[in-house]
Amino acid sequence: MKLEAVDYAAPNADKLFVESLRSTGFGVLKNHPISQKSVTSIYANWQEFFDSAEKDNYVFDRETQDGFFPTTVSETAKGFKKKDIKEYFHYYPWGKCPPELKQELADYYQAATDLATELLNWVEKHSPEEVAKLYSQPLSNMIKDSNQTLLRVLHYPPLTGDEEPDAIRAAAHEDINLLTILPAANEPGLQVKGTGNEWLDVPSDFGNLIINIGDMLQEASGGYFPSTSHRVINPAGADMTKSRISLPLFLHPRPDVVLSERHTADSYLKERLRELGVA
Ligand SMILES: O=C(O)CCC(=O)C(=O)O
Ligand SMILES: [Fe+2]
Repeated sequence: MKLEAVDYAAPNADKLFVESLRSTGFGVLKNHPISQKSVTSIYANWQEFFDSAEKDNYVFDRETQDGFFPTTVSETAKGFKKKDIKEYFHYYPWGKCPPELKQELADYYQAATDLATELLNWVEKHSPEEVAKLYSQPLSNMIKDSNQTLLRVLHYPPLTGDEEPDAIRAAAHEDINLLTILPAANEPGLQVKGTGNEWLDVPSDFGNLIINIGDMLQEASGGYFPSTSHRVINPAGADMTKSRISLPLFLHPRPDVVLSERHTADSYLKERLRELGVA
């Protein structure tokens, strides 16, 4: 399996991108409209936040799921026993956020959601007829005015060497949502499981945008679009002392959106959050 960056400005970008999603669960875009300057600034400002005691004033709300998730409560991937070595902040436009960081995050959230709308239209356009007829409404409409789309600012702290054996930054998992939009992080480590079960590095040149399919799109497409396992491995050697910051936007439909005969977006999400041990 090969994962190659698609030039967003190419005339056949939509086709190449959806082909990549279909065959690998991932698509990588270069030359895309998300401002790298804003991503760099968010990484720097949130590194400061995670390094400060201020984060403890924003501890997450179990009911609404917004706010700061410390390493002590962060997720345990489905099928794993050890918690991931990470802490993160869940930003929703209606949720808590340090006031000095809010505007920048709100602008990014809007820009990434606008691009996501276009990418969902690409997916719809290149869905075979028998798959498209399974969608209860146009894919991009599913996230329209949704207050569930979630921007996660993730911080993987430097490793101390005292980590539990087998614990990694993010154990193999699949995302829950429709699509995830992820600017390349400031450090490597992201891998995707290939069709032969081998782990492949995702091309994470700084400036690339990585998009992957989540379980909700797999569910809505009757399995045509695969939600692929991915993970973040621990750094070795000198890189152990480095933090890693990443910024996934998880596209979540409005709760009432019908995904399949079995599930609405709401019933699906609740089931998955219980499994992750955070709800
Ligand atoms: O940090 C990354 O690069 C990926 C994060 C991720 O897969 C997730 O939070 O679901
Ligand atoms: Fe993920």
